[in-house]
Amino acid sequence: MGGKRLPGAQLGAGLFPSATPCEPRSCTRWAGGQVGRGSGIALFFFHLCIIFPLSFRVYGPAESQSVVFGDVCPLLTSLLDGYNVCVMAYGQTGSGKSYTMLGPHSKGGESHSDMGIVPRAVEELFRLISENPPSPEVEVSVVEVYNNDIVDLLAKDSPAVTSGAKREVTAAGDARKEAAPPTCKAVGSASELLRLVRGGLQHRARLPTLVHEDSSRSHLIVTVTVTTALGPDSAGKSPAVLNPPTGAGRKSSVCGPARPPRPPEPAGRAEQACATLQLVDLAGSECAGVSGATGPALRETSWINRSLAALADVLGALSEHRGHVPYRNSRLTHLLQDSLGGDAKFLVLLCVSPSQKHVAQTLQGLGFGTRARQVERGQARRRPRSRTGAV
Ligand SMILES: Nc1ncnc2c1ncn2[C@@H]1O[C@H](COP(=O)(O)OP(=O)(O)OP(=O)(O)O)[C@@H](O)[C@H]1O
Repeated sequence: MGGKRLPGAQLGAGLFPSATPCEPRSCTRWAGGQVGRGSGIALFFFHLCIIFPLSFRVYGPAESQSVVFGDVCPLLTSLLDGYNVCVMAYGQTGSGKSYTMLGPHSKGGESHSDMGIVPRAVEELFRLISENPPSPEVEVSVVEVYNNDIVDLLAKDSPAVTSGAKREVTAAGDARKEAAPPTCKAVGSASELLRLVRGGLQHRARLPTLVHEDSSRSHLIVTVTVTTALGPDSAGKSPAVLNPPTGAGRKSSVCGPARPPRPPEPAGRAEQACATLQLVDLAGSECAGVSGATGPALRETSWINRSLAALADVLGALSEHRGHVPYRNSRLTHLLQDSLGGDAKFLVLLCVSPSQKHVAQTLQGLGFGTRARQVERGQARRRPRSRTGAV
């Protein structure tokens, strides 16, 4: 992925010494870790949890996907230990978010070395599960936030599935109204899960723009839920180790905030621990004048930028400890509320271009990273155990 170096495109080099200039398309990826009690400046791959206090990292254009995944990998162990985890890619359109999260999916012929964070995380999750039998129950949902509407990409009757990815622009939803919970499919292997994600991706809204020939027009959120049934002697032990087998009777269900309570468990299997992994590929911030968006595409651009602004507002409110955090100003922040302001381990990969041409968008992205680093949260917490399975 090495990009041609651009003399003079030194943006950020003073602030971030290991930054390497590159072509816009082969982004410079920055990694940083920060923990709940966030201090320090800025950026990139910020990490609101207790594992990598005050560390952050900058990836140059020559870094491989596997190196980037190296900073994500420990979070999978945390997931099986009962923590909620969120990994999010942020950046301007064309800066490499989808490549980093999903791999070069649109070009086909993906090699293993190009695989993005989503397939790597899923494979690692099932590898860890196989090392600690019996297996927990794993479910997946795939949704996109498109024009402030939540589109269920696994639902057979969703507009995206019935009319295709190039669907008509739909009316924007009211973020204050509760959305129906998305389809959640139970899966027993990494390949099964990734098949569902790939199927959902086929229906994601995409459009060629002047900046990016295959631009995502929606925020993609893949949610993997790991539910562990705990026996009566489970106190103090890892959920992944303690969970009884759940292979039989897997079926589609619904998940998310409005999940209905499960029926009572039989004696001795009453307690459950549930942890979620959210993998988020945001749509790219975009200047309509540069991307050439008009008509419905302009409306998409407007909603993308508004929802990203709402995300920045939420981080601003959290960093300033304001009494009211405006999660409900957008579907995106509403969906991510638990990860942004809750007790999840939260990692953001900021993709930036140091090309002079994109300086305004790059500065805007770095400002987002700075704001995110200023958020102070407490330590990430393991999910409490519940008698009903809803935590
Ligand atoms: N690290 C990289 N190495 C090689 N190619 C890359 C890299 N990052 C991005 N690309 C290529 O650059 C192009 C744009 O990347 P990508 O689709 O990931 O951008 P994006 O940020 O998701 O854009 P948008 O927000 O518009 O969807 C793609 O063709 C992708 O394959």
